[in-house]
Amino acid sequence: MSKIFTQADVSSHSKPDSLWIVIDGDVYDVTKFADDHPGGKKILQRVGGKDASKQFWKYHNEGILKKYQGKLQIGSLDSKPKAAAPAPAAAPAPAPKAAPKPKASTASSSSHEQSEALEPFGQLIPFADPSWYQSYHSPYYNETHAALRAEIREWVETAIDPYVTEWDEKKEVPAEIYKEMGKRGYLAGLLGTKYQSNYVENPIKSVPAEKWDLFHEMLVTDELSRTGSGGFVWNVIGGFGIGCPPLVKFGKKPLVDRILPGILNGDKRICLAITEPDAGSDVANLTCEAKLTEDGKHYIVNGEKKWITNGIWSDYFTTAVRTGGPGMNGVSLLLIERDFPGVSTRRMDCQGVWSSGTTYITFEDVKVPVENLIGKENQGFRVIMTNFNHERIGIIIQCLRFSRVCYEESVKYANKRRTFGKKLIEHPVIRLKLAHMARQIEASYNWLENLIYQCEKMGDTEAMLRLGGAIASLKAQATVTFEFCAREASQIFGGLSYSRGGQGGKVERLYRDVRAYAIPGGSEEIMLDLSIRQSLRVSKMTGMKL
Ligand code: HEM
Repeated sequence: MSKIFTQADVSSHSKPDSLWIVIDGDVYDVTKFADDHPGGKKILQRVGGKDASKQFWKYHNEGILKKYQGKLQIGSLDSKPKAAAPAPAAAPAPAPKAAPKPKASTASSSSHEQSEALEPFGQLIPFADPSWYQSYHSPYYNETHAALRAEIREWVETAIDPYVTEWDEKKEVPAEIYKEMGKRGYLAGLLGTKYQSNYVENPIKSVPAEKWDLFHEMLVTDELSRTGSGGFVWNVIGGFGIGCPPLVKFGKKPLVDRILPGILNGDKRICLAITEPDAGSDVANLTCEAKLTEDGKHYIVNGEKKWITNGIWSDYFTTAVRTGGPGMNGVSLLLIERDFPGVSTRRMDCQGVWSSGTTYITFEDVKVPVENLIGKENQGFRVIMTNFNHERIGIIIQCLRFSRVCYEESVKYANKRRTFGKKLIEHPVIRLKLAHMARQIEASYNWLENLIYQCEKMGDTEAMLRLGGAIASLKAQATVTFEFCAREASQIFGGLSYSRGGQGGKVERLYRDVRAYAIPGGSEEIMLDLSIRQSLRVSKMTGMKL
């Protein structure tokens, strides 16, 4: 879009049949668009032939320009200073310096050799991004994290963010986006374990596989969550992030070799099917039954699963079934494939996370080969419990980023909206709201970093025992923080967060997504109770003195 115009050129296009406007030194032809403009055509005609930057920024956020620029921009003004070009929201990735010397073979050890703070990144709004984005010192991140952060942010800002509202309203994300998650090598790093380079065609670009650690994994989820849509995040990693780890960690090699490449390359989808119409947080009491056939070669599965994320699109279901007696010792995990006769799925209508595909599943006499057993028969409960830590950490990362999105949107809006003769940010009551949001976000995020570091250092079983209580507690902390931030942001945006779309659109959507985080993966009440029970039980075994 290199055409250069003078202000006189633009001024001669001020009529409805040829209507140009200027925004930030760029020239837009809105003649045809005016009829479709959601704000009305007259308002555009009033600024025809003129610089409309001030009016534009009053009513829209950055996403609008990104979405429409390609279609409507016809050039720039000759007077547009080069430096005035709109800065990309994400600063370019700092050029990778010499890779830190690995001390040991684990990826994590390299993280702690970062002695200098990393370059600043992003829009530098305090608390809208984690502090290491603003060049705070941190023991957890190095150049590989910075490079990955820049890679994902660029993709999210250009190919995802401008379209998320549309996808949410349609309750579907284009299949190419999940495919792209595979092509970019992201899926192979989202399993709570080392990077699965053996199973992918294109490993991730910005991080050598052997350097991959749980902080890289956190970054992928965190940056995707900047879209401010639980539906989007769950669409691309929701079912996968909880359904695939049990397969990778406990599946038999032939099964893993057969199906994992398709999943990690983004061609096939997998989800986790545990919850039932009558068994949610009370997993030990699930009733979906799997009976071994007399020849010992198959299980016959009968039962129902409810609220299953991604179920309608999934090719594989990592399913909790009852293979033995009552309680936790009769539960197993089976990999059920969509092609097996007797599997049917239907979409459920829910309050939030619209594009995540929440599903009701029925299994009727489904014949599943014993080779599809994940882990050992009747020992599935342990696999499920191990998996819960990973699931809850994912929920925490998303909730804290969504809280930041609520905060960031509020800060930006408060700096442009004027009431009673001053900007919102000049009202102490608004600053107080922002302060209460920020303190909860930062406190929770610092705890999250600590727990991720512990997960990195402990094995799965040790982490399940020693971190289960703290992770449960932080899950409750994160969902309460998210609910608080969504509410406060909504109050700051007023009517704009009551109607869907537009400037308050992210806040309105996130407000509807809150319960999808506070209830699944262990409700707040169960989490808080578990946090104390589990922590006391483990500490008793490890020498607590009361
Ligand atoms: C390239 C030029 C423009 C594009 C692509 C555009 C696009 C849009 C879109 C998509 C919306 C729906 C709400 C949203 O998603 O934010 C909207 C609403 C609106 N636009 Fe524009 N617009 C443009 C220029 C302008 C200008 C120059 C003005 C004012 C002079 C304006 C005034 C408004 C108003 C008042 C609304 C309604 C806001 C509300 O519902 O609160 N627009 N515009």
